Amino acid sequence: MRYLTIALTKGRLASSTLALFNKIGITCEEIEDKSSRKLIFTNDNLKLRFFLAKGPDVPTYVEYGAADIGIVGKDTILEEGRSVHEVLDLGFGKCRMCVCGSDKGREALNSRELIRVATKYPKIAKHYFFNKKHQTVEIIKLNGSIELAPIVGLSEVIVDIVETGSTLRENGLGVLEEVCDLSARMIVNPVSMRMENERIKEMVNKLKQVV
Ligand SMILES: Nc1ncnc2c1ncn2[C@@H]1O[C@H](COP(=O)(O)OP(=O)(O)OP(=O)(O)O)[C@@H](O)[C@H]1O
Ligand SMILES: O=P(O)(O)OC[C@H]1O[C@H](OP(=O)(O)OP(=O)(O)O)[C@H](O)[C@@H]1O
Repeated sequence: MRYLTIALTKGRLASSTLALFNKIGITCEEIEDKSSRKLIFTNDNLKLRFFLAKGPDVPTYVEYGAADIGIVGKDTILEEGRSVHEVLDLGFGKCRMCVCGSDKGREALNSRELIRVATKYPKIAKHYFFNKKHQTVEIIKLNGSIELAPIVGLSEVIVDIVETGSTLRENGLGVLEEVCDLSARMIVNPVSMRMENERIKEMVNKLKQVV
């Protein structure tokens, strides 16, 4: 039996992902050792390999088959647009993709003038404004602290993740429109899905019982 490789997202989703795998008896203790610089971990009994990667890289590993399975946020799946099968909503990492801004931002958004939209998610923002709303906007790509953009006048509104809403509140901003709901998902390489169907299906069925 060959090893199945699972790509996990570093950061916010990592601990919930490991907790979920633990619930179905898939453990990888070494990966939880934060002081280690090791990148890949194995569970020889279950013939599994795990590695942690930056979110946007997870669908890349899975599309190319370097990982059979990936755990990643829906936002990243939509933004990366890779050829992978999304097989399960894992029910954690819940948040929303929203258009946010101040009252002035709301006016600008509704005025239908050409507004600037700052975001870490240009593809999702383009799809929402151009394809769904048929509104032409200028998209400005940023890499973090997106809420700064309308405060310092870089853009009228932002498209960003909202979880508790406290980042918006503490910066005098609010949700103007909802783009979509998000959560962590399991993705599978299409070839692995066929070649390792039994093992992957068994894992999905076990996970379904605990999510
Ligand atoms: N409040 C939140 N902010 C951002 N992402 C969240 C939040 N809640 C859940 N998520 C989910 O967690 C995933 C990973 O978030 P994380 O913050 O670890 O990465 P990131 O901020 O995109 O990366 P980095 O910190 O390396 O820039 C997101 O893609 C999203 O699906
Ligand atoms: O609604 P909340 O609970 O406040 O969470 C949402 C905030 O968290 C994320 O930022 P993150 O901490 O990942 O920092 P970043 O903007 O630098 O990526 C996201 O981009 C929002 O800014």
